Amino acid sequence: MNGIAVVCRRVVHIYRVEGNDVVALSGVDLDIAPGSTVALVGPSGSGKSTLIALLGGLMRPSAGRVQVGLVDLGKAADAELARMRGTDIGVVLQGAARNLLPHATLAANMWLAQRRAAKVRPADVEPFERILGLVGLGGFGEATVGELPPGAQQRAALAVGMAASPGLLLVDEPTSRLDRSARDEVLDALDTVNRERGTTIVVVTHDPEVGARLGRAITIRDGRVGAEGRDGQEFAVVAGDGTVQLPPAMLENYPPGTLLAVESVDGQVVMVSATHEPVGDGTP
Ligand SMILES: Nc1ncnc2c1ncn2[C@@H]1O[C@H](COP(=O)(O)OP(=O)(O)OP(=O)(O)O)[C@@H](O)[C@H]1O
Repeated sequence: MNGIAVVCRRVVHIYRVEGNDVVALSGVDLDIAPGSTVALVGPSGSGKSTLIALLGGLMRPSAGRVQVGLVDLGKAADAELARMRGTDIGVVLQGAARNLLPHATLAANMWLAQRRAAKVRPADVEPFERILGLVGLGGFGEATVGELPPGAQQRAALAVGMAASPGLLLVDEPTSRLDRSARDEVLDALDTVNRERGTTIVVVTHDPEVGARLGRAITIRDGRVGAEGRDGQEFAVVAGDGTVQLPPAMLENYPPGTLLAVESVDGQVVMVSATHEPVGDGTP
């Protein structure tokens, strides 16, 4: 299946915990072109895993639109969401073991992952050996998952995510706890999948080098898109409501309440800070 586009508009997600609201995402706007590769980076707790769970149809947004291909996941019926998860969208959870049956062979793991797609659209289901070949595990069908080293297990998890030939592959922290050479093999496998199948790939990572390798790295900060790196250059991003986040390092010099004059000069946006008296709370 060809790569699928992803569109997020003003996406909000709130967890309800014992009567309290935890706002995990507070207005995410994002466009991911079909067949592109994107890293979601950012501090712990910023909302990356929440966003990937929404893109995978594992949860519905509290507000806003999450669209994968032509389907608005927030409005889709449960059956449609289940169909998307088994066919159009591949999800690889953090920790290879969570995606695999450890005592079964790779062939058995692939068969399980291909079952639904084999019923819904059999013409799109590739022989599993070819998918294993894509991630560098050709000829390992009869190997038991537990016998493989950690890097190969992670690539096996990618193969399981690709088992139904999805147009969108979502991968949570594929390189954590791997040494450099195993990590490079995982990144090579993602490259090959993207190049040879045209799959859109979104990877959550804490590793800036992974972001650089994927070409586009979107920083999620406090539940919003805080910045975007493209080919090594860092950009601020204008959100759907017109807000722009300053880089965190600048906030020391420009605390909340700082007045900025924003001007457009010869096609460039220029922000000039103004010194001002604190407003005070009205007490003499
Ligand atoms: N199931 C949940 N119930 C309640 N709150 C949650 C739940 N999952 C995440 N959160 C909260 O939502 C916010 C965003 O969490 P999320 O896991 O999406 O961030 P993250 O960027 O993926 O973090 P990490 O890099 O540590 O995995 C955090 O405040 C977190 O505590």
